[in-house]
Amino acid sequence: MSIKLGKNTYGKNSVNLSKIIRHPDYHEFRQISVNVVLEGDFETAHTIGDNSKILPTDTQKNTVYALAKEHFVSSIEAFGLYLANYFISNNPPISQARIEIAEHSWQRMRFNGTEHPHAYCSGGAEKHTATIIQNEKGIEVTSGINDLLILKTTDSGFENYIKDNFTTLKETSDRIFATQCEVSWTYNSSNVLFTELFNGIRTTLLQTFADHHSLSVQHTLFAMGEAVLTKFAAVNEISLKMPNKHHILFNLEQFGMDNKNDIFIATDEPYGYITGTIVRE
Ligand SMILES: O=c1[nH]c(=O)c2[nH]c(=O)[nH]c2[nH]1
Repeated sequence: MSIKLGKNTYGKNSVNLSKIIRHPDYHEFRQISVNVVLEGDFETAHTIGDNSKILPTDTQKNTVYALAKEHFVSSIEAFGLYLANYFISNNPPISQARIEIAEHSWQRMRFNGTEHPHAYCSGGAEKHTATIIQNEKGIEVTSGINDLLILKTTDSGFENYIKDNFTTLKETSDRIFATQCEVSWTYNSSNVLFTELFNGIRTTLLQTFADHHSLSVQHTLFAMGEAVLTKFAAVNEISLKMPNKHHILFNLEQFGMDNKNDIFIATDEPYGYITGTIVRE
């Protein structure tokens, strides 16, 4: 029996970087977290401890900070493309560079309709994500949103499901729909208008969630993906993960009160977990 190294990767995770772009009368602020994940000819590092083909993860981290000075000026996708190409072009042992970037949501403060030039407020947990993979086959760009917390108070139901000896769930045509959505989509080119597309896709996802007459989480997940593929020709496919953050009717009858579908227990766990990828045929 012989034993050999299987698939392996190495890189630096969570390179946390923030940047100020100073304009004469206002500042731009960006905060990102970068993962570098490299694949290539690294077998001898594992088998005989030969580090001659290893670009240290410390150097990878330094490279992210150094290249951000000139090359992190617009989208995280554009910066990821630059980083992936830099690592591949300068290091022959590397056959694939995967750059994962998550950008925090900082919103400019507004007072009386006017944006403050240098003060920001957190936009919450929501993050814009991008993954760039460059290898001998080409370049793939995936963008997405993590921790997109969305909720609607009606236009959502769940009925006509399987009933068996263990069913206790009551059918409803009017429930709260709350989720912490994770979405990602791939582009058919690495040369598209990333920021405009991201903003348009995010709005389409929200609008579809809001306006859809939802018969289940599955039903709305598909509608959201379908809307994006219908509207944005640059998107190849889209994946959505939608935990069902249950808001369960609280029993007020025990106090002789009527619950008119307005008092709920918001539960974290357990939660339904619905995922799906919507593709073009
Ligand atoms: O939208 C839903 N889909 C399900 O599959 C499911 N299962 C469940 O108990 N509640 C729900 N809601």
